[in-house]
Amino acid sequence: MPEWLNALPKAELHLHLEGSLEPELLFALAERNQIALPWADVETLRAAYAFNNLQEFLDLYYAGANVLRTEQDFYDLTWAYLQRCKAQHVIHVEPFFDPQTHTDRGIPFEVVLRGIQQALLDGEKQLGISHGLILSFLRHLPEEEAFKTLEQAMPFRDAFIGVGLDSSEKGFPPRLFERVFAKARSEGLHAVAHAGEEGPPEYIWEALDLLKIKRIDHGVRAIEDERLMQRIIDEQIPLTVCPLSNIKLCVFEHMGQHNILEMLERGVKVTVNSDDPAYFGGYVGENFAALHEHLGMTEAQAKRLAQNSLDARLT
Ligand SMILES: Nc1ncnc2[nH]cnc12
Ligand SMILES: [Zn+2]
Repeated sequence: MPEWLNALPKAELHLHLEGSLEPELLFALAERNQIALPWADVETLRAAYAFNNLQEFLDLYYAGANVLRTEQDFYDLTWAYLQRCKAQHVIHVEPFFDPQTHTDRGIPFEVVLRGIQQALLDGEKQLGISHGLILSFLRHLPEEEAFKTLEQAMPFRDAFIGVGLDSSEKGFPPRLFERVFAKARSEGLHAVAHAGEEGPPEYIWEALDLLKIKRIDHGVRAIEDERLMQRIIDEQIPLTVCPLSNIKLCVFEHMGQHNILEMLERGVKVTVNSDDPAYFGGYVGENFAALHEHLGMTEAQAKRLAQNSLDARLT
């Protein structure tokens, strides 16, 4: 990666902590927790990171998360991610965590939250990285489950800044979560949601109008709807775009086809993020580097993208 790219101060606004679980740490945690794994070694696991769509990835991502059991595991996961941030001049992070992935396996909400929170606080003190944690609901589960998760979370209200919506997109439109988002907003929480990754522009409209989100996670399919494009430009609604993720999950065939720079030049407030870096081949820096290499991103464009990420912070 060119040093000028690495040195740009940036924020990461779309990162699933569970998606930063590198195979080496996954194997180490499996051993520590005495969990038998279906993969023989790190290389075999890495070789399984070939996906045709979002669902194929999610199946492996949820299987991998099974090694996370104790507060220390969640601390180690988060701390490893923050070290990567430090090395790439990421100065602010707003990561997602998926409580239901863990509480459904019998891990108490508090165990998950405490481990993550302590690492984020240490990251602030020791690495100078500021943060705002986002609790994300799994959209393949019913809204009732999201309500239960929000209820479990409220005793820890000060530990997070907002709610998100992730997991399988097609067939699970934002409108299914209108009431739980209204409840979260009434508690003073910010709202963001994955929309327009695999799903149609209609899902982005719903996320904006029904969930009243502040930022669109992915949103690359907005380009199919001119009226929607005008709205996100006029209102300067940020998009947290994840280029390497979009290639790994076949949203675009190759990086040369990615629309992030076209959106940037049209005035959309796009940002660069890594989504699930352990699975998609790189952190924020590698995502910037891929845009430079395959799309000819200039230094001026990189600076605007980095500035967008700082401007689009929720905190
Ligand atoms: N890219 C993605 N889309 C939806 N849900 C996710 N969970 C983790 N990564 C995701
Ligand atoms: Zn995501």
